[in-house]
Amino acid sequence: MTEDTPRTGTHEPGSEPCEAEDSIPTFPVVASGSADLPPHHDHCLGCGPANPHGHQLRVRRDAHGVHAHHRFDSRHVGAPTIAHGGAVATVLDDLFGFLLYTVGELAVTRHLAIDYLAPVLLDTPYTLRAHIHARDGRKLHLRATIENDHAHVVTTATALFLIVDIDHFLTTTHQPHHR
Ligand SMILES: CCCCCCCC(=O)SCCNC(=O)CCNC(=O)[C@H](O)C(C)(C)COP(=O)(O)OP(=O)(O)OC[C@H]1O[C@@H](n2cnc3c(N)ncnc32)[C@H](O)[C@@H]1OP(=O)(O)O
Repeated sequence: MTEDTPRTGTHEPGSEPCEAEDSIPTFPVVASGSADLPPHHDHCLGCGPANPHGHQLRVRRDAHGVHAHHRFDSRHVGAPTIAHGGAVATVLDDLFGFLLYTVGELAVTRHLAIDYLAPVLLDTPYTLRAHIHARDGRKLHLRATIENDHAHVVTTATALFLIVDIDHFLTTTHQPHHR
């Protein structure tokens, strides 16, 4: 079977398996400690160690949530010497995804909002932090910051993640939601 060959199996019609079926991450609750958390999967744009185009984010748990130390580089340039806002959003979205190691359940981004308070410079060390602000049923209200090495916050973000079950990743027939 090639990569392009539809798979057959036990799925219902209209519920075709996706290619990522074998690499859907699991999120056991991990205690605060010094080891890097496992990446979402090897090729994840945010944290996959095998994705040469990705950010290869390395994230740790702490008492409040999760944090990472990160440098954007020339692959992520927007305006000269400044990280592209979309690249910053990618990293923040992925960082939020690591909070699932504090929840122990699958969830996906429903809403992401970012305030770019000051430029995020290339080849410059930053500390990224994220925590769960509140949980309301399957709604996870999340907050994050990026700060420079003078402890100035240059970016803030909020997100709404929604808990989903594994079927979310096994189907390709999602209907768009209108708000
Ligand atoms: C595995 C983890 C890897 C992590 C990688 C980094 C994170 C990612 O990139 S995830 C990928 C990007 N995200 C996606 O692809 C998700 C696409 N969206 C979807 O599939 C669906 O919209 C999904 C599953 C999120 C939600 O669908 P559905 O369950 O129907 O939600 P819906 O009923 O509309 O909303 C649920 C609740 O949230 C509320 N809500 C929805 N949007 C908003 C919003 N923007 N603000 C406030 N509340 C909202 C609704 O009002 C509703 O509230 P209530 O239950 O009280 O009525």
